Amino acid sequence: HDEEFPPRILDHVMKNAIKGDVTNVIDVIDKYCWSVEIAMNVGDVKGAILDKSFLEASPKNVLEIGCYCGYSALRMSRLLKEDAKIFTIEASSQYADVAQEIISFAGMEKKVQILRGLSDEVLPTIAEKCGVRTFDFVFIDHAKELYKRDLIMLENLGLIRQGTTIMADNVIFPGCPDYLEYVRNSPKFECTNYPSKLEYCENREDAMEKSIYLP
Ligand SMILES: Oc1cc(-c2ccc(F)cc2)cc2cccnc12
Ligand SMILES: [Mg+2]
Repeated sequence: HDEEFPPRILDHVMKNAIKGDVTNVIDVIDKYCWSVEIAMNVGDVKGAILDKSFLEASPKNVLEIGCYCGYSALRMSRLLKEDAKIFTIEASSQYADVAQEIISFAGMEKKVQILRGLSDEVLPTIAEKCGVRTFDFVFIDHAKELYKRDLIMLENLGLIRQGTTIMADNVIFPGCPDYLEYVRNSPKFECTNYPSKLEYCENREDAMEKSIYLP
């Protein structure tokens, strides 16, 4: 990936978006990615699918794995109910720095907490660190080869509960076949697939997978 995209998108947001207006910041990022350069945000089309599942779940404690520039955290933050919070794990400190700036610019710094580090290093202590027992909604959007490992970790650490909604991005492209096989064959998950397109593309297929945890 283009390591210089995050600073460019941050600069573009600071110059073109309205400070404190989270919906405008989201729109400015989408317009930039459609017109100037593509980036690995979930985007507006798949973002609408995420929004719908998020609203249905109406979660209090939200976990995101893979923050990148903070785009999906912003999408979810604007739909959060009173006293609900988003915890988002980001392994790249460069991405985390940019995400923090964009989230603060949008005025959502109190609703979104970025946890810096690798998911397998952050997850074991996240409950006590964040004062959360279980998460009501999880959005998985990081390295595709880690989806299955991290979901199993969430189960083993007791971080998900009866009815927790897990949304996974990119289950077609780049794809996470072992994750899909795991959740679809497990009696503990009720799965729904949402076919869509890769972000900011018209002609490349992708999909989101919703899995409700029913142990
Ligand atoms: O939504 C995503 C898309 C891509 C991606 C990879 C190769 C491409 F040619 C285009 C897009 C990578 C991601 C990595 C992490 C989380 N999400 C991603
Ligand atoms: Mg993605």
